[in-house]
Amino acid sequence: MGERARDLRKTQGGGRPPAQGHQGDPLHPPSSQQGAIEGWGQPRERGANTQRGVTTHPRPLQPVPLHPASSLHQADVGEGQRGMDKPREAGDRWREGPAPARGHQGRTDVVAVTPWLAPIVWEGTFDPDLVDIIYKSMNLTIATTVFAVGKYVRFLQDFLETAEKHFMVDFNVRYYVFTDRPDDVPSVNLSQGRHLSVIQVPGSNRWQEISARRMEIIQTAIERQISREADYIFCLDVDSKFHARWGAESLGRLVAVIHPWFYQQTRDHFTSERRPASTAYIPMDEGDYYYAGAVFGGSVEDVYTLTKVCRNQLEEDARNSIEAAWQEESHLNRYLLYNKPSKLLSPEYQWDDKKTKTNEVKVIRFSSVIKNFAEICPNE
Ligand SMILES: CC(=O)N[C@H]1[C@@H](OP(=O)(O)OP(=O)(O)OC[C@H]2O[C@@H](n3ccc(=O)[nH]c3=O)[C@H](O)[C@@H]2O)O[C@H](CO)[C@H](O)[C@@H]1O
Ligand SMILES: [Mn+2]
Repeated sequence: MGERARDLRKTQGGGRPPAQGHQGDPLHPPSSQQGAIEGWGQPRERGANTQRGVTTHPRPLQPVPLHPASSLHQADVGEGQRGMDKPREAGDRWREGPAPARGHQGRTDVVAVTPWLAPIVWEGTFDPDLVDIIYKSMNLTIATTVFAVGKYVRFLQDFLETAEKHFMVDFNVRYYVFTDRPDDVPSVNLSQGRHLSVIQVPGSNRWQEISARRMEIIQTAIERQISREADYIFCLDVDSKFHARWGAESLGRLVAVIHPWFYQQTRDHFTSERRPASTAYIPMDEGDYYYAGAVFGGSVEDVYTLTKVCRNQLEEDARNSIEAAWQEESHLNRYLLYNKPSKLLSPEYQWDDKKTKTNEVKVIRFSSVIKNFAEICPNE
């Protein structure tokens, strides 16, 4: 089991910023990567455009006039154009732009945007109150899938109890718990607007198989149920706890989290699949960030395509008797290289309790707990 532990990943690198100059073209992925959604229904009101390979946000954000200064600016433009002899105060204010909301300062010690201009969410880069005002008016439902197969049911209680305290508080949340032991799912008090479904899945005596089948099972659940019940989805590891706010700042079309052991590393240290025989193959000189397999999400539609493509590639590898270095995490990284995430979450959203907190991590929101593999693994 030691080989499986993330200790392999603990080599600290030189801290170079994330890889740039990436070769892949997100707008023209290889055809094998394209995944139009066949037979996608319109069960919820969504103006989705499902042209081949093109997806849009299920419910586009409505502009909300939040900053009182925005109306002032419009008036100022008119004033400035009409009378040059008027006091310049209004025009000057227009030139300076709006004051940051509620004294929001941003961050200068971390990179908060990718080379393709997707935000990277760190504490201090967003105003939680403002984010809540925007998203709460949209009456969204967030799906959360979590697998608790075999002895992993023991993690459910803490996962669910801490999620009730910190995950998408005041939003509609639907948990989908996939387990082979439905009778062992703990009953946890859920707040109003939150709901839990238990979906039975087969057990397995190989953890690799449990891990690899997650993509297929999520894909099927989206088709059967989740597409009608939610707007956004997060797929999370169960051996984890929430510790602080995980809110609507995390929502986006396609969302991934930067792995806590790799955010300071150069791409040659990434544990991507390096054998060309695997469909998860990423050459040594490619890769933007190394994403954790324990968290991915986005609009239900985009995550559907992700799970479908990864599932097909996992199955193709299985037919060719090759298992990627980190199973579905390797396939996720390959997918996200060619289908750039629209938002990245910093390692605040997937810390590891084995890792000492670093200065730039101001708040740990969600972390993997330390596990005793001998106790919980089916085959080790
Ligand atoms: C932080 C991180 O990036 N974690 C990744 C790493 O996880 P870990 O080493 O954290 O793997 P893990 O043991 O947590 O397994 C992943 C998940 O599969 C489920 N499970 C697993 C075994 C089992 O017997 N029963 C069961 O339900 C459970 O939801 C668990 O959280 O490597 C895995 C296999 O490649 C996945 O890529 C994980 O996402
Ligand atoms: Mn895990």
